[in-house]
Amino acid sequence: MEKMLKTKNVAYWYDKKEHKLFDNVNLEFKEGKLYAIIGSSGSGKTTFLSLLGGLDKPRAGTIEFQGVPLSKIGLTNYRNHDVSMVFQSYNLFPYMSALENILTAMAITKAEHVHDKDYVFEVLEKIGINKEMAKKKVGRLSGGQQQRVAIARTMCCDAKLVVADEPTGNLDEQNTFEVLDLFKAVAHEQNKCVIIVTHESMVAQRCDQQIELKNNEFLIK
Ligand SMILES: Nc1ncnc2c1ncn2[C@@H]1O[C@H](COP(=O)(O)OP(=O)(O)OP(=O)(O)O)[C@@H](O)[C@H]1O
Repeated sequence: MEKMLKTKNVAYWYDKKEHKLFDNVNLEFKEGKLYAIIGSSGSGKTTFLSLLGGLDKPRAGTIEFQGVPLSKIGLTNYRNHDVSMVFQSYNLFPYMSALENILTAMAITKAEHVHDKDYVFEVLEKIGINKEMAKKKVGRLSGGQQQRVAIARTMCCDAKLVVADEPTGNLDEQNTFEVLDLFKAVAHEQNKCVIIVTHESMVAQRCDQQIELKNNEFLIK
């Protein structure tokens, strides 16, 4: 398995340097693997994920994607091409259909299959969204269906890294397991690196590796 993402001596704090959320973080994330980041509320999981996703920069240290520092890739470039994000609140355009949401993301990120509607229908069909549903405004789909569309969006885009913040936080147990299976498929079948933040132990236990943020340190479990 190839290294995808590496943090080197990463530290972060919001207001005061004395109030570090984490310090000296040295972690490696590989392709083809599904990771869970766990930890108590307020420990800094979302903040750490936002650094991995290129939404913010570490206060100290560096993050490398495929051996290249994010500062060299450029955060906008990184966000547009290398990383794909999934959120608890789905972050889809509610007045667009699933198909339009995905085609738009593919156009922005210049995905290989850009404009290929049949390809998108095929991916959606595989994850339980038929053609008829794919043409409806996503705001009219259920939470579980919307999260499937958000995952299909990452499947149709070419980014090799997927980061997801509490992606099952709004779902019931059955949908949680189904969505988790989809993330597994993204990691194992598409050979992507998938990193999920979760506070649900039943989600974390089903990932390939758990990493706990505790007392400002990351522990590999
Ligand atoms: N923009 C901000 N400015 C200042 N402090 C912030 C900001 N965002 C988050 N924090 C603080 O940083 C700490 C970590 O927040 P973060 O959201 O990363 O934790 P978390 O582990 O994801 O929590 P939860 O599980 O409750 O979502 C919290 O104490 C939070 O109040």
